[in-house]
Amino acid sequence: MTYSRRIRPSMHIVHTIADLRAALAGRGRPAFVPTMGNLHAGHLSLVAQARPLGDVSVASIFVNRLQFAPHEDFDSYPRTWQADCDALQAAGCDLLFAPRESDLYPQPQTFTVQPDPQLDGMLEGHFRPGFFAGVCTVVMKLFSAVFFASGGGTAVFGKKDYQQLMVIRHMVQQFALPIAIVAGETARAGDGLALSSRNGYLDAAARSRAVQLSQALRALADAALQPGADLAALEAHALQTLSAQGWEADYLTVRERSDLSPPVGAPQAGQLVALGAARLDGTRLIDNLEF
Ligand SMILES: Nc1ncnc2c1ncn2[C@@H]1O[C@H](COP(=O)(O)OP(=O)(O)OP(=O)(O)O)[C@@H](O)[C@H]1O
Ligand SMILES: CC(C)(CO)[C@@H](O)C(=O)[O-]
Ligand code: BAL
Repeated sequence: MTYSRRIRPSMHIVHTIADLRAALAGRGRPAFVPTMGNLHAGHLSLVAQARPLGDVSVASIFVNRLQFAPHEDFDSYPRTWQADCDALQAAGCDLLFAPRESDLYPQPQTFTVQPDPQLDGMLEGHFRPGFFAGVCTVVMKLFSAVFFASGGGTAVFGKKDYQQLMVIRHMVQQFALPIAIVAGETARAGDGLALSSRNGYLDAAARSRAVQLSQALRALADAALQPGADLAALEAHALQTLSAQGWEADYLTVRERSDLSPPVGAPQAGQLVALGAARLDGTRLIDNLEF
C-alpha cells in the first residue's frame, strides 16, 4: 500500500527587519496580515484571505507599546507565542515577522505618522488619543519592512477595527504607498460576539453578557432605518439600554461608511455603519455593523 501525504513547508520565523527583507528578496509580492498576536479564528481568516492575494504570505506579531496609553493594557496584553506559531503554521502562513521592541524601535521613535485630524478626532481616536498615531507609525514601519523587497503588495485588515481600516486606507492613499488594502469580515463566536483577543479578559458571567454590544448595534441599525427615525434619540436610547445592562459605553452611533461622518438627512440603507465601544467589567470591547 502506498500513502501520499501532503506536508506543509515549515513557516520561516524572522525577528529583524534585515532578516525579513533578506527572506523576502526574490519571493514576489507579499500578502501581509499584521497582528498583535494571541491569535483567534478572526486573525486566521485574514491569513486565509491573504494567501491567494500574493506570492508569499506574511504575518507579523508585535504588541506595539506606541499605540497604548499609559493606563491601558500593554503589560497585561495576552502573549501566546507558541500557540500563535502553531496556528499560523497550520493556516499555511509562509513567513512570520516577530520583532522584539529593540528590533523595531532601536531608538525612541520621535518621528511619528500623524493621522488626518478629522478622522483621528472622532470615535476611537477621540476616546484613545494617540492610538491611531501609534498604529500608523508601526504600520508604516511594518510596511517598509515587508514591502521593501517587492516594491508593493497587499495587506489585509479586519473590519472589526473599522476606523483603523479607514485610517490605514487613508494613509496608504496620502503617501501613495504601492499597497492594496483589503478588508476582512468580522469573525464571530456562535452567539454573535465579535472575536477579539480582549474577550479573554472576561470571566464566564461577563462573557455570557458580552453579546449585548452587538445586539445593541443591531437594534440601533434596525431602528435607524424606520421612517422618520431620530438618530440622536435612538443613539441616546441605545446608550441607556447598554448602561442599564451594566456597561459603560464610550459611544454607540450611526455613521456614513464613506467617511464616518454623521448622516445628513434620512439614513440610506446600504451606506451606513453602526459602531460602538463599551466597557464590561473593565474590559473595553468594540464592534460595528454595516447596514
Ligand atoms: N473577529 C475578527 N474578525 C476578523 N478580523 C479581526 C477580528 N478581530 C481582529 N481582527 C483583525 O486582526 C488584525 C489584528 O488585530 P488584533 O491583533 O488587534 O486583534 P484583536 O482581536 O482585535 O485584538 P484586541 O482585542 O486587542 O482588539 C486587525 O486587522 C483586526 O481588525
Ligand atoms: C494593526 C496593528 C497590528 C498595529 O499594531 C494593530 O492595531 C491591530 O492588531 O489591529
Ligand atoms: N485591535 C486594535 C488594536 C488595539 O486595540 O490596540
